[in-house]
Amino acid sequence: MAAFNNAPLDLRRLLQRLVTMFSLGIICASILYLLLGRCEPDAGDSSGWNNNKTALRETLSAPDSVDANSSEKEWSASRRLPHALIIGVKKGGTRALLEFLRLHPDIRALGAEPHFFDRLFARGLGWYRSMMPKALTGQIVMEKTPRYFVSPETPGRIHTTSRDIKLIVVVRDPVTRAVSDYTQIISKTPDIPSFESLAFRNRSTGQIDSLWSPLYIGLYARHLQRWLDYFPLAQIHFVHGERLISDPAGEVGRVQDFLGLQRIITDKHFYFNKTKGFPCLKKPEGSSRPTAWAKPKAGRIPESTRRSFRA
Ligand SMILES: Nc1ncnc2c1ncn2[C@@H]1O[C@H](COP(=O)(O)OS(=O)(=O)O)[C@@H](OP(=O)(O)O)[C@H]1O
Repeated sequence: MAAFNNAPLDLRRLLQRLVTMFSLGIICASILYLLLGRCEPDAGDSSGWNNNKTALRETLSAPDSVDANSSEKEWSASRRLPHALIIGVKKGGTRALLEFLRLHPDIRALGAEPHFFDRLFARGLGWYRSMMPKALTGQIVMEKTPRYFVSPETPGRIHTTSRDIKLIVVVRDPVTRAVSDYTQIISKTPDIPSFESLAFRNRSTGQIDSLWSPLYIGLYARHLQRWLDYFPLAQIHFVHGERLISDPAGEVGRVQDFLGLQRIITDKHFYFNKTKGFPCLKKPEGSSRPTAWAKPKAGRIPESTRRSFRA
């Protein structure tokens, strides 16, 4: 009976507590909303916010970053389409050239070969641009894909994208180049036939198989003709592959001239590494980074093979 009499009182207390908790909840939620709401951008500011997020993401994922000590520079750097391309030739010395040029403070070069104009054109210019390292205004953006030189669609595609682009081709004695190419192929697929049996259609008449890739790539004049359908000769610079080894500073000097850059990479940047048999870059002071692309060569094709092919 007493419990029955107390019931309305308990109900009232319960209701009072519920109302108090509910009010407290609303007050807390309002405070939270006010505090967090201040960090949200105005409607008109939202693009800036998104840009900052994008910029941060780009900075973190940048394959190469501009001078990390200068935050001011970092913010003014952007990804742009290349101004110059090393378009070939495979096994001509394109890697060495790119690594030499990367020393120049006015050059920003992509390390990997993007194969955009020959294989991945369907990915679009946005993708291609996103692959490029960030560069400051005035810096030259570059990439190298040696297969461009022999890919029939490439000159037209590059021309449509940028008719002022500067093109660089490293050429090397086509026979030595073919042997080098074959050496690379056989290192990956050791069971392939000998160089001679692939190179010659008819050994006794000396007729060669010019469609065999190591020989086909060396038909420089034929490939060049396609480029000249789109670009004037003055827009194409030829690097002498053999001289790139015997006089790297001279060859790189001419490339710097061609790109309209000050000759900053000079003799003093190179030394001849006898073990590797190639000129290498001197390490910057305090750096332990090796010039690793210049590997000593094993299993080269003997000179007798080269001679028999030339004969
Ligand atoms: N400094 C230096 N260091 C190492 N290699 C040098 C250098 N300069 C030129 N070369 C020659 O470059 C040849 C490889 O050419 P690529 O870099 O164009 O090859 S690739 O197409 O990217 O696979 C490579 O060919 P092979 O020696 O026949 O393998 C070298 O002869």
